Amino acid sequence: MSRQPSAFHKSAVVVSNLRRAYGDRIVIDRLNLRIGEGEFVALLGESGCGKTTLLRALAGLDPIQGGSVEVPGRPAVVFQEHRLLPWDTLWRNVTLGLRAADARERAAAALGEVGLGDRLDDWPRNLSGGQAQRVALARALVQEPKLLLLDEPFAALDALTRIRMHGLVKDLVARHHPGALLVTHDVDEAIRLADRILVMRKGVIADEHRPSAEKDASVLRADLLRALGVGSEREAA
Ligand SMILES: Nc1ncnc2c1ncn2[C@@H]1O[C@H](COP(=O)(O)OP(=O)(O)OP(=O)(O)O)[C@@H](O)[C@H]1O
Repeated sequence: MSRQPSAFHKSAVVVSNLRRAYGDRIVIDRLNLRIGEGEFVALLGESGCGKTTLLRALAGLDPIQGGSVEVPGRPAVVFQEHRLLPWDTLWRNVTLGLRAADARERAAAALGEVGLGDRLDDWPRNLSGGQAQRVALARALVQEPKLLLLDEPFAALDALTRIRMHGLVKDLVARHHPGALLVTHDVDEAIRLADRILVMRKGVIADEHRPSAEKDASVLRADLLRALGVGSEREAA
């Protein structure tokens, strides 16, 4: 069967020669990246290599010092912490900033999709960590983004909840078809979720891997760990 490299032919984001610096310290230098609509990309890299900096630049949250970031529409971001407002009900949290007459209906639909359709009038304080992250996902979905940016959204969850969230996020991306970029430290999470896995080093994309049915997950895992510098033959820096 022929492979379909053009399966993600519409771009959710195109990054060209991106440069991002804090003062005179360059963190990202001439980085290029394209993510297609419906494509799920995971971004791995050692602590401090610039993953969150890249994600924030894609989200338009920070200024950039060179190159370009082209995103059709407004991206939605889910962070490690849910960032729900404690004084607003769940449906109001979900539709914050959304000026639509049918906001409550849209919140109900989004909360329904994450399994919390019966909690519209509940409060953030009554939620578990996993439920709060599901509300954060609903809040992202309600914006119907072409690009969904996920900055370690499962890192603070227990292992079982994290696995459930993996299934949910994968379904949501398949159903809504945004391009998705997931920043994570978890190699297995990246393998489970992503169509393509990028390894960032020193402010550029240094490696790219594609999980596939033909490639054994344990081989891919070893390749990724090596790319991250934590392979079995650990090299001294
Ligand atoms: N607001 C800031 N001001 C100055 N330097 C910053 C700022 N934010 C990040 N940095 C620096 O930029 C570099 C990249 O940080 P970034 O948070 O993007 O890394 P990361 O790969 O996401 O790390 P981690 O995996 O630990 O979250 C680091 O050296 C960090 O110290």
